[in-house]
Amino acid sequence: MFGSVTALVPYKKKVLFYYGFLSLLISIPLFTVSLYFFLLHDLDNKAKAAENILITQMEGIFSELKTVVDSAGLSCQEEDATRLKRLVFYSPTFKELGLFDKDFRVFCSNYGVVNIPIFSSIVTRIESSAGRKTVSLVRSKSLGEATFFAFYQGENGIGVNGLAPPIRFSTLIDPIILPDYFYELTIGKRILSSNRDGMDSDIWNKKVVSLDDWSVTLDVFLPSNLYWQRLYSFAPFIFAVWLVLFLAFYTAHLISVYYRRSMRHCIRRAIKNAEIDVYFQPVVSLNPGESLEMEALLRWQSLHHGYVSPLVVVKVASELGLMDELTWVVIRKVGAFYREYPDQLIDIKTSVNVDRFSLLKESFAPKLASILEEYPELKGHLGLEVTETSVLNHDELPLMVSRFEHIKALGIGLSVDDFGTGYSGLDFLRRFPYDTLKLDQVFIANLKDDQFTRQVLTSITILAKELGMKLVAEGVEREDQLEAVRLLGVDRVQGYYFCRPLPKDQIITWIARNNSIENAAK
Ligand SMILES: Nc1nc2c(ncn2[C@@H]2O[C@@H]3COP(=O)(O)O[C@H]4[C@@H](O)[C@H](n5cnc6c(=O)[nH]c(N)nc65)O[C@@H]4COP(=O)(O)O[C@H]3[C@H]2O)c(=O)[nH]1
Repeated sequence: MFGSVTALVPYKKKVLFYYGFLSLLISIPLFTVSLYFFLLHDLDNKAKAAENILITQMEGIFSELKTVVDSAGLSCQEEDATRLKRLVFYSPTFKELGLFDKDFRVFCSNYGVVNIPIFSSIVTRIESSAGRKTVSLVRSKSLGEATFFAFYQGENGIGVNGLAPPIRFSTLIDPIILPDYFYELTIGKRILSSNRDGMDSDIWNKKVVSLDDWSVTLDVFLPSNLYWQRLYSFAPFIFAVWLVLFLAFYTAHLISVYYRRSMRHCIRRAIKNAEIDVYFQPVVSLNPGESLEMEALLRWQSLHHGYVSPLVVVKVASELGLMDELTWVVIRKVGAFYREYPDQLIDIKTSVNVDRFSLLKESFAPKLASILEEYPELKGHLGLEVTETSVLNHDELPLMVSRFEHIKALGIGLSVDDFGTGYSGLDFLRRFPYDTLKLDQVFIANLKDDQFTRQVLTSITILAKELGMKLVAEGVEREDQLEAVRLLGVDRVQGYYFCRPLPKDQIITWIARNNSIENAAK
């Protein structure tokens, strides 16, 4: 059902709709449940406050009764009746006071000397109570149906009872409990004070406070209509929370989209998912009879960034520490290319660019060997180009030489790339067993007009020949540059003059055409 609803929402609004709906799913239950628990907590607090005030009230009542009993001269004669009247006049609680003797007969009251037995149930409670006190409810002519009745018996056997109207209690409890909650104050099983009459709401919860010493119970109720009233009054807050959540989700969404589309993240994903493409550029031999070679160059067309230069990909990959992974992706793609076109590529070697720091790693050669196992088609066909960008330190030099030997033992050719632009001097060439030296295209661009460049390239050429290295000129774009490098004694040429880097199917076509031209020339 949800799917059919969202299908109606246009794509771009879908995200807003989802986050709006999600925020709603969180904010409404958050408020409804929290409000319920808040009210329970409030109910608890109010019941506790009412309990404290009831305890204080009851203690006050009994200390007042004790004062009456303890006062001297209780003779239960006429003068006591007068005295009790005076006490009632000043009492904050009682409207009537009476005295009773050891036999629990009330013989003196406001109305004069009477002789009435106290109910046996009340007598039992007084006798069983540690403080010889109890409470009850009676019907009083002057005070009404439910009148509070407290009894206290002093140590000399004389007791006192006091009648108090329920209002004495309700005036204490009402301000605490009302107007939110309902309550019932009961003495024994009878109600002393309550506001439940006429209540038309469901009861959702109840808190019971029992003052066992005096068999007084206070029940406080949480009515459902209070909950709904509060919920409606919170509507603006619910909306505010919904809005805050919605904005938070949407901002997080935008940040995550921004991050997912960020160059670094996209490059990381492209390398991990082998979404990097490989193009091939021919490296043409100037010596008759020598077969073609190629350089594999990575290409990356990003969904969000369009075409991204390989130099940028390499820079970011190296910042992310993913240069090794990038190399393996490219080599595997070259391997897959050889697997796809075994006949067309049978005589052609392809070199792949490798980061110098990858080569220095102990794990590099074994990993390379395992990829050769994976792609046996690459054996005898793969070469590595290493760009010299910084000087090797004392520890790195011998390490690099041993790594080179390990790699060469796998039948892999090694070229020094962009020679002349890095820090490598001529001495560097003597130390490393390179097969090929690739002259950087800046030299080729200046070769014709710059006397100094010509002299430098001539000495490099002589040394390379002495060391048995092949020379490749990069970046040859024009015929005059081709002639100049030919005169220099360069063996191979790479450049737009012959061919730009091409995707695999186009390079296959180029190779076929090149072969047919060469065959026709023979
Ligand atoms: N102006 C001009 N340029 C020419 C001509 N002939 C070839 N080129 C360009 O020169 C660069 C030769 O590659 P490079 O020196 O290894 O320089 C490469 C290499 O250092 C690096 N790179 C490319 N692919 C990889 C790779 O798979 N791994 C690593 N580690 N680096 C790579 O990115 C660099 C740039 O690659 P590309 O943009 O493909 O640039 C390539 C190629 O397209 C020409 O006649 N004129």
